[in-house]
Amino acid sequence: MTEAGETVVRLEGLTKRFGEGDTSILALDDVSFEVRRGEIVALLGLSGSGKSTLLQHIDGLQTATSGGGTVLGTDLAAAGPAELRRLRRRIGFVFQQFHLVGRLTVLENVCQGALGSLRGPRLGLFTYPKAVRERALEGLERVGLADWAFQRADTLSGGQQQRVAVARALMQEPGLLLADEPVASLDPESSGQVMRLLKDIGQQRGLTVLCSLHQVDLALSWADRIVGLRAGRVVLDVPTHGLGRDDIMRLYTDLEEEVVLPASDAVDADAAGAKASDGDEAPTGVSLEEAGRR
Ligand SMILES: Nc1ncnc2c1ncn2[C@@H]1O[C@H](COP(=O)(O)OP(=O)(O)OP(=O)(O)O)[C@@H](O)[C@H]1O
Repeated sequence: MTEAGETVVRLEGLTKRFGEGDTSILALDDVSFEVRRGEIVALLGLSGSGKSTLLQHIDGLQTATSGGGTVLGTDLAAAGPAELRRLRRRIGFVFQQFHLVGRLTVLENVCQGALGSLRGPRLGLFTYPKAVRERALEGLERVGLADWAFQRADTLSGGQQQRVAVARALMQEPGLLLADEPVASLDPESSGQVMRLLKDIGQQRGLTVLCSLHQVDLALSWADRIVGLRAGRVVLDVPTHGLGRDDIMRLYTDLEEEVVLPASDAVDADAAGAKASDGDEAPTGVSLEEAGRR
């Protein structure tokens, strides 16, 4: 059982180089940061800055070139394939393209989220234990789609399919929820619904959520904290409280220097999610301008 304030992700000098020699790509360059239980973190950066690669490492899907860290207490560098599989069962992952099985019912898609904890394959909804089906239905109620349980998944809109994918991820009872551009292909209204859902569920369950996004305004209104990547390096790590759009836009334009505030001090994990949305107080610690000049 995790304790409030406990470190869920601790990355230390995580470096990933794809390929070798002149044509190799440094996708992650000495990435170090921590995420504590209950934090809602948005990962921002230009296309190709390393967001997906970083999420894949945290999920134990990629092997680092050097450095590493711990996720839910598992040492990424030391863990063997079986331990990494066990880790992945404790991490929910929501993708841009939903990855539902279109010809199956919505409910069966959600039940599939429990496959990691069941022995053997399942063919058909009624081959899942009743307790699993009931939990899946509760999950669908939670995301507002219980009425759609017996529809084919491919008859739902994109926003609805992503909410099903969230319900499926929750079937794992994850200790950490990762999302890679979960609203990139959705209209603004559906995007807002999905992000609100991720945040509400995170707050209700004290779940840690780390989500890559391209929408700066959404990240500002949604996250407790923003981690910004540029060419594989963390160049921004700030609580969102009091930040403006222009502060973040520097990540995409002129921000070369590292701007790292001690997020562990700035975000009280016990109060994660209790961020005031109406205050205009500047973030504690070093201002972006000061830090950028260092
Ligand atoms: N399997 C791979 N083999 C080779 N290069 C890769 C591989 N995966 C990612 N890269 C490279 O690593 C860099 C980081 O890619 P990544 O997909 O992590 O960026 P991103 O920030 O998620 O981009 P986007 O916002 O477009 O999804 C890019 O230069 C990409 O081309």
